[in-house]
Amino acid sequence: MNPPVALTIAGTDSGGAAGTAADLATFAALGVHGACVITAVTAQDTTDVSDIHPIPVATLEAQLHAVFDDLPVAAVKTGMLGSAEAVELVARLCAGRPLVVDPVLVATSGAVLGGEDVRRAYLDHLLPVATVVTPNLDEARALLGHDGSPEELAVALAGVRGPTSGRAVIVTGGDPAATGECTDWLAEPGKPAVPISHPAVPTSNDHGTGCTYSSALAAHLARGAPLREAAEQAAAYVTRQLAISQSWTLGRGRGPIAHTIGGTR
Ligand SMILES: Nc1ncnc2c1ncn2[C@@H]1O[C@H](COP(=O)(O)OP(=O)(O)OP(=O)(O)O)[C@@H](O)[C@H]1O
Ligand SMILES: Cc1ncc(CO)c(N)n1
Repeated sequence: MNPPVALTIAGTDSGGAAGTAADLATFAALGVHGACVITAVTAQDTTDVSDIHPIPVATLEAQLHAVFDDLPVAAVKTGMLGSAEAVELVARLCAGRPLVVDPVLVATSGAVLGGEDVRRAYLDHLLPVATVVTPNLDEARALLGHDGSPEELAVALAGVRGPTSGRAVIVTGGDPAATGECTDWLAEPGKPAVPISHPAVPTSNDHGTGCTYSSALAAHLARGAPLREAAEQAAAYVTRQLAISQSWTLGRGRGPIAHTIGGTR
């Protein structure tokens, strides 16, 4: 039987922690065939992003047509898009598909991966056609332009007006140090927001958690899971992978989340 197909539209990470490295490994681990459209090549390690080479928009469009014209894509996940033009193109070509939007604006290291024009393009073009948007706390604040609790931010973002309705939002993260738990807030239009809590893994090897989470979410949606179940499974997957890489000492900075299955400690 054919596997479900998921597509990642994202940038590369030369250190192999985030971006397409995380996405394709996660798809494979969860039994989903991964197609891969590259938006940018980054020179990146566990400490910093030192260079970004954006892929021309025409090449981005050619990659998207190649995939959509040939493969039965069951879910799409977007990561780093890098420019307002790329965000607009992706919105136009992915509208109407099951679409997980990870609004990547800042890397774990603090490097800016999308400026003000990218933020604006997310709000105007991509969020309105998303099935679910997965900002971390900082991205949710940046998109809305105001602060609030994770629950309030999730509800507010789910209510941002657009040409289509039905967009859900998951604000990821929380404050693991304070509670020993991580809580993601899921807000679906017309429903009260729900917390999805899971044990916090005490680790600084968290480079790539956001990419891994949104890919796991897309993989479970591609496999047919309802959104809430997919969100619970994605959080459980990230927790498991962080527990594997917890004891690693790879790189000088925030080390990679594990992409190995079962883990070679
Ligand atoms: N230390 C941790 N232990 C367990 N789960 C974690 C931990 N840190 C983050 N998570 C979980 O990982 C998932 C991704 O959330 P997170 O907020 O880290 O994304 P992000 O900030 O976008 O990641 P990135 O730093 O890669 O950009 C969420 O389900 C979150 O609860
Ligand atoms: C390529 C890429 N995408 C996303 C992130 C966000 O963590 C990153 N650091 N690098």
